[in-house]
Amino acid sequence: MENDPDVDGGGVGDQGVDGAGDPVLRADDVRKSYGEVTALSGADLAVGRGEVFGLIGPNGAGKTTLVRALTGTTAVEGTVRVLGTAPDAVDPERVGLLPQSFDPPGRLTARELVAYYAGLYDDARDVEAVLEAVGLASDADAWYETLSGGQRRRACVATALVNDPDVLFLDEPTTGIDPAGRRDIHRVIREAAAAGVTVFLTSHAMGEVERLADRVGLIREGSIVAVGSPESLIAAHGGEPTLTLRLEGAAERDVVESGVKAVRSGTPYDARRAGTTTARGGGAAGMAGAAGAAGTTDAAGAATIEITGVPLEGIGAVVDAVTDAGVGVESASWSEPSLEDVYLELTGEAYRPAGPESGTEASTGATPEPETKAGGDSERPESTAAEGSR
Ligand SMILES: Nc1ncnc2c1ncn2[C@@H]1O[C@H](COP(=O)(O)OP(=O)(O)OP(=O)(O)O)[C@@H](O)[C@H]1O
Repeated sequence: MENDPDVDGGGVGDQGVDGAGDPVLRADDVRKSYGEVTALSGADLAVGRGEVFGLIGPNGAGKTTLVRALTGTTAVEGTVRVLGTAPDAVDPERVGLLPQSFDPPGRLTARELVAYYAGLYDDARDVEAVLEAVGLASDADAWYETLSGGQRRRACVATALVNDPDVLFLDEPTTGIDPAGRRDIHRVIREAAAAGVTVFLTSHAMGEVERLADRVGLIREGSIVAVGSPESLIAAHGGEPTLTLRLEGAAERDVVESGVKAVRSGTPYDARRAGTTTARGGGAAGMAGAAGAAGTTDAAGAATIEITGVPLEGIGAVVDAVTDAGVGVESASWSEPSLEDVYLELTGEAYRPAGPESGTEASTGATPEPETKAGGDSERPESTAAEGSR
């Protein structure tokens, strides 16, 4: 566990304790091996009532195994408590589960599927209301096998909601769903949490977790290595926001140096000079090394400087300092650290959703428009999900 004052060690904090003073979900030193493979190596966590807890981590880190441990669908060593009791002793009416892998019969309509699940409980929600909530009302009479991937996932989410659970486990709920569908599912999750439902979510979509989760746990090699609000994790592990200025005029070494000097002398930011320039921009390779801004020359030959640690409200002062020094600013781009940066820092792996979206959120620091990396809901297409690997 990360020993960071801003990042709690798996505790629930004030908001995480239910009326009885106990967390709704608790795992203490949970271990699970499949033969030689260690899936969980001492996982600890505690999640409170009405909390949305997002679990993230690389493929094979143990996310699904932890969901299985918490839902009593696999035997583990250690202590697991759900609503104060062992997972297999919890009243099923109080738990909703959307497994990562869920394959209902194709010749049931969406309505029949949800109604079937409703019939398993004494006090289920109204089927039409649940279909409406997940955005499936107009497709409710279509056979499951004719639904799109996103519609299918919505139907599956509906089956997990229909018993009006107190605890909702969603293992990759939005995989394969288009942006409109994702928004519907996000709304459903927020409404559930607002009504006091504890939501335990695993997702590869970092933007989704960042926006939805009250707290995030990062699991690596079977242990939770950091827990905290997205903001606290980003503050602790995400690095600093970066401002990139593309300077007007020829990419001469003195332009870059003037810009760097202006930033250093005219602003309070502790920028580091970390870049190099191409020969095309005036051969300023010797600039690297000192603390300050990173001066580079981009492929088009324009001078670009990069300043780290600039908050959004500090952009104007930096631009003013540079222009006051007689250096024109052609464009500015600003990026703030996101959960993806935390993921990179703590797992050593760059977060890269597979498929067409791959790499689209990578920041070169030289884009002409302001940007925030937390804006996208990148997701991993279903075809790459690891569930097929075992
Ligand atoms: N039933 C099983 N039999 C054998 N090994 C398993 C089984 N379930 C999981 N494992 C292994 O345990 C480890 C953790 O798997 P788990 O599915 O929990 O990871 P995950 O974080 O959910 O991965 P992904 O993001 O790919 O879904 C992996 O090495 C996996 O291969």
